[in-house]
Amino acid sequence: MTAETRPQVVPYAIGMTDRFRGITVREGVLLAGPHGWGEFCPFPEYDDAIASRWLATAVEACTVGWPEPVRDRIPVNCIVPAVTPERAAELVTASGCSTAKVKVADRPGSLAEDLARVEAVRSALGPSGAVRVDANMRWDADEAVRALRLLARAAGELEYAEQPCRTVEELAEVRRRVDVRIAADESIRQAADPTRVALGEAADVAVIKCTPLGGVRRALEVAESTGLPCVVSSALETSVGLAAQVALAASLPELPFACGLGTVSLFLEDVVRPGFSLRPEQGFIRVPRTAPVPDPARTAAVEMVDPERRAWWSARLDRAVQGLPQPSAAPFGWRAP
Ligand SMILES: O=C(O)CCC(=O)C1=CC=C[C@@H](O)[C@@H]1C(=O)O
Ligand SMILES: [Mg+2]
Repeated sequence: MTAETRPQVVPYAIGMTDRFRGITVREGVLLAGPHGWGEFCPFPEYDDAIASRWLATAVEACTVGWPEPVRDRIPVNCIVPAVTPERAAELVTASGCSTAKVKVADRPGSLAEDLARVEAVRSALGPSGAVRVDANMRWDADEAVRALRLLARAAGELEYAEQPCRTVEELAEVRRRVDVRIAADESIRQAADPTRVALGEAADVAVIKCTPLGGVRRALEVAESTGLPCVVSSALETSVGLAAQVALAASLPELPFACGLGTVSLFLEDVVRPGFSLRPEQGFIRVPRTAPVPDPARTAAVEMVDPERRAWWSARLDRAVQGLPQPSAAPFGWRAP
């Protein structure tokens, strides 16, 4: 296959080690442009306007790349999905990380399981590690206050609680009532204008994800606007898409906490050769000197085969292109075979 005929758009479907965010297979599309490769992987339930912002991040990667890094490695947390205590301990021990982020409130009535998972994570990490939890907006303020007091006791101490409730007002109430730092995630990335969220009373930490915000440069603006210490966190990309998040973490002026970028470990396969994979090693991801490029042997192994899913992603990509500020400037074209 010559460079001219090589596919520049590769839809993929990759199995995951553990169910995360309700999914066991991650789908997305790798896209090539004049500067390199990007990744378009909005979750299936997201609408076209949101998908266009995810596409803008891929277009930035494909066309201009990212700002210069100011550090060469990024500390990361181990991610612990809503799994059994035994599996949680296994994930923490295998990761080599000294910070763990534990998913909680995965379903109504799960607090007893959440407490057991957090206790197992603390035992596996040892007393000097940091434990943070992420409830993905599932509690109301009273539930959050009760759960966080219990979770803090189970963990010994919580580094912070990510998005315990849906609204900024609820975050502020919980922050007043518990002695645990609050981190805002969905409150930032799902806001109509993420640079104008009044987080002053509501959060101590800002979770910033460039993939849903429309690129590294946009995410740097959002980070600055929060006036808070920032944690860069993944949107569950392969190493190609995660490289944008790593570039963001590498270019932030300050990085006081471990970042949530350890998610390639949740993938059964990656699209780049092992030496180029952005899997963390001993709690760090090295900042690559050049953006990762998909390896044809690996993309062949994970390329989406289901014709219906291919057609679905093709149509979705077409619609997302229409939502770009300059649709005609999209650096690729895709027709589903
Ligand atoms: O932050 C991490 O360690 C892992 C990333 C992570 O938790 C998420 C990735 C993708 C989708 C989100 O629902 C979720 C999050 O809420 O932060
Ligand atoms: Mg979160």
